Amino acid sequence: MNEILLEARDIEVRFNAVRAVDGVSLTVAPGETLAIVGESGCGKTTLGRSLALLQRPTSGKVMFDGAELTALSDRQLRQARRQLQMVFQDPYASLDPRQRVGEIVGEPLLIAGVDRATRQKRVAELLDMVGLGADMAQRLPREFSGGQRQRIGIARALACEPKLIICDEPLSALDVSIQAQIVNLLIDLQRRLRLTYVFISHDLAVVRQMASRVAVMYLGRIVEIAETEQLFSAPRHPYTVALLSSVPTLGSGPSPVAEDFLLAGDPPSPSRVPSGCRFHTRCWLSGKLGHPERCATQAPVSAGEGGHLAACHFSDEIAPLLSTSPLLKGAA
Ligand SMILES: Nc1ncnc2c1ncn2[C@@H]1O[C@H](COP(=O)(O)OP(=O)(O)OP(=O)(O)O)[C@@H](O)[C@H]1O
Repeated sequence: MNEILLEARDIEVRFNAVRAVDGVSLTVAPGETLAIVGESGCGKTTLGRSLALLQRPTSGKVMFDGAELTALSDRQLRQARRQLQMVFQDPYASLDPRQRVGEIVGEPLLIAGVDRATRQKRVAELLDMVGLGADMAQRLPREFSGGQRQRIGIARALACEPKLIICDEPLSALDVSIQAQIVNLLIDLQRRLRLTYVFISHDLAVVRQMASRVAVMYLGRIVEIAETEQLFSAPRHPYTVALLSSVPTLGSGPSPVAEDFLLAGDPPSPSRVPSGCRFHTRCWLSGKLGHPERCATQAPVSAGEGGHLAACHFSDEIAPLLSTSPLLKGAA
């Protein structure tokens, strides 16, 4: 069996009637990048925060590096979290405007009780590591561009030599040209420091470049999970097919749109999850098959082989349909 660094078992996060995360189980192996993708509101951020226990799950367990995080007190958690950091979407909002960069980056070390001289040395090292230079330590966040601020956030996350970083849409507030630099930095740091990432994103081109595996979320659940190339070349859930068909493919301009597979309308509210398969109200495949009753009445279980799992009663019907579609020729 593969080694496991992080494991979530049947995580649920409810906000009153809203089931933001509704029974998610997953594992993350050391050194890999697991991407989590899905439309806005499907629960990616809430799942990411609950994996780091910044949001306590309503039920379920999170295991990290041999410890059950969900069983720890807040104080024990602070200790455990040194090894499990988050990088957030918005570098503007996540940095204190009054703190100097050196203080921001060194704060986790201060909390860990590291003395001033060692801290200063380490901050210089960290700033260098993210391509900012040690002389930036005295400056304020407002003196930096968006990309540079994200580098500061990454340096802070690296301060206590974490094993795992949960990156929550770390690129979406940045210009496209800057995004590529941050992607390259993250890939480079992963190699040098043997980091493991959970990478939350809605940008499938970036996900394809960065991730070892991809989990696709819909209305609080993982509906498909697979190694990256498997997911892109042979998706087994109609929702994944719809997501792939709605974006430009990597490096080849706009993809030939397979209109048959496009998503209709917005996702239903997570406080009113449809019966049966929660995707059936928007499912192109169910439509093609004449809306089988099973889709509306029976919740599919996640099934498959070789680590490629999909929660669809009719996932075997997908490959033949896609073999004649321009979507997958474009994406391959
Ligand atoms: N603190 C909260 N209180 C109430 N509802 C919440 C809270 N946080 C999230 N939600 C709800 O939970 C659902 C999932 O939200 P979440 O932000 O996790 O989705 P997401 O996939 O990360 O979306 P986005 O891509 O827009 O960030 C949404 O319906 C959201 O409104």
